Amino acid sequence: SQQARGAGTGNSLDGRTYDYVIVGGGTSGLVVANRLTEDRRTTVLVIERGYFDNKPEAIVPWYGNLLDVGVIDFVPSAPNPKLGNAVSSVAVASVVGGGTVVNGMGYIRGSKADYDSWEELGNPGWGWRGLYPYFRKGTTFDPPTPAAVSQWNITWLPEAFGRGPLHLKIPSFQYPDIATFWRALRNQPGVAVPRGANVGNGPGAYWTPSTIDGRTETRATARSAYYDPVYAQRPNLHLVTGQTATEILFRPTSQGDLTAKGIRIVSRADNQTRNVYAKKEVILAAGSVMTPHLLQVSGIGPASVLGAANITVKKDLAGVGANYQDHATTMTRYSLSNQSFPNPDTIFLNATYNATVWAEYLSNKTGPIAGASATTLLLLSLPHLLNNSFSTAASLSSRLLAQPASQYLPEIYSSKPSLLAGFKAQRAILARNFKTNDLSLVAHALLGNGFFPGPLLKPLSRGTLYLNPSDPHSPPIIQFNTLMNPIDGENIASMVRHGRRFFASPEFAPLGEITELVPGSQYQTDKEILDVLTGNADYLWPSLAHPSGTCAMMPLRLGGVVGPDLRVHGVKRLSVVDASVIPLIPGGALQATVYAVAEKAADLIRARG
Ligand SMILES: Cc1cc2nc3c(=O)[nH]c(=O)nc-3n(C[C@H](O)[C@H](O)[C@H](O)COP(=O)(O)OP(=O)(O)OC[C@H]3O[C@@H](n4cnc5c(N)ncnc54)[C@H](O)[C@@H]3O)c2cc1C
Repeated sequence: SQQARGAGTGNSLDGRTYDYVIVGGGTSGLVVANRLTEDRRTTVLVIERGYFDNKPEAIVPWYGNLLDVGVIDFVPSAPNPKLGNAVSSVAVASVVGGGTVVNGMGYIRGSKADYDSWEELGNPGWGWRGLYPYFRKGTTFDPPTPAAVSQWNITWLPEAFGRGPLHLKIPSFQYPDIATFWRALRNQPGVAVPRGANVGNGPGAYWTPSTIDGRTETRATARSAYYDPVYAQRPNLHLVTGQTATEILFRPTSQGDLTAKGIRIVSRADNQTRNVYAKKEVILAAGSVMTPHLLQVSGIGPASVLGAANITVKKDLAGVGANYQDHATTMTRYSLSNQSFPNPDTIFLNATYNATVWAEYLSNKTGPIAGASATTLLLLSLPHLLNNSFSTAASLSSRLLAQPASQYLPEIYSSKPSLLAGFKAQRAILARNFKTNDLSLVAHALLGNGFFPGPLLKPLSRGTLYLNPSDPHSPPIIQFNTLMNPIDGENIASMVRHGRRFFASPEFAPLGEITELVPGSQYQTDKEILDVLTGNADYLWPSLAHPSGTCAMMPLRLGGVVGPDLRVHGVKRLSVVDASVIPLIPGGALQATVYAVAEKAADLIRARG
């Protein structure tokens, strides 16, 4: 069995020492574990609270359409003031392989401007030039069939990928109406249609791959790419499942400095507490929700937050749990009166078709079950949203810079000058990029039907993620603060208007009468549009399961938590490698970025030995 390979469980684990202990066997954790154990002398223990999942849901690509609730925790949010005080949640994976086992499989890297902004925020080596080699190192592209390439005119750039463990594919099966969408995409004023994505190019219309392994036509995950192929040959790589890390252990020192020495874990099977130790480093890879929570319960975080929860402060670090960013998404939807057969809805509505395509997948590994996420992507800049008006974008940018920043930020930003300085540094970069076609503000993933969700890729609002003062060991309290900054609302309204112009394109004539269902074409002003979207929890989601930024890689003076070496400021032998280090959320879904960050993290950690 792969369960608890090598490490044993229970008492056999207690008191053991490894070179590195990694908390979280998810996306980033398994990448780092794989790379560090390439050197057979290096011992690594991965602690994972979830288990191995071998169900079809974790393997068959089509299930990327559904949420596998058995291996997802929904961490509830606090009431969201601008969304009628609605309470929602963020989905976090609890399974070996983490988010990549349950996600929608869309693979898209951000633009050069996205990562160059990380470098500008005080992180040498983390710009596009520093990260691109790691994007390539981790991936291999499996092309669609030649017949599909010519039928759909699918294009890509082979140089964007390398010969890495994670296989990516643009599925050969496409719904016929996607051809109509491509005709409309090619004729959009001002929007580029390059041959391929993922080379740092930002806004445009692209074919983009999914995390599907073309050799097996199954979902490609951090587990299938970075763990399954190596664990049997690496006695130096141990992974335990069903073990929750509850506290970081520190070495007592007389000088008052803080050095991590291990992790306290609780077994889900017998509820027993055990300690494991790291000679070189403790590496946090528990994701953007649980990593800051673990730091806070261990005494690292804002003193006021820890104090309120009766946690002894070991290191007062303002940034832990601040800077929360996600991709709030409008569930914009149109009805098309003359869709072709089959279309993305057919599989749900037509039992005969459903049975036929499942049989096709089971016998040939082809057809719609061999894919899920849309591979036609429309990325739009702010000028695109504003009908290609660079001057309107420039005036929005000036208004953004003139805002009294703290007015639209969580309260804690007013009492922590470093957090405010960090936001202002981010805002300056965003305001500059908003005026250009270099930064993607929205990503429409198109399957060839009227479902037109619009994630706001570059939010200005910032959330927080803090301990529950009455029960610090329970899940943290997330305050999304969606639309706290009114410019986020303006941008969402502009997104809706852009959708109206897009669906009014003459190329859509073959699809019949087009009716806007959400929000509804009768709503015209920003206020009318936003009232509808914010008044219905199904229309505007505060999270697209892309939590990030809660242990941001930025200098201390900007409210950062880790430096460019990914070590926690002011703490020895403790680093963070997951999505929480992202200082500014990229203009695309997160997994491509997380994989690359983890590949680079492994090199940094290995180099310091
Ligand atoms: C439902 C869903 C859909 C998504 N869709 C897409 C998509 O289509 N495209 C895309 O690019 N991105 C998508 N994402 C986002 C992407 O998958 C994540 O950003 C990425 O996987 C995060 O990687 P991570 O290493 O930061 O955390 P994770 O991969 O979440 O890994 C964290 C791991 O730590 C474990 N853990 C947490 N706390 C503890 C603890 N205390 N002790 C032990 N173990 C712990 C968890 O069980 C988990 O396995 C989606 C995410 C979700 C949840």
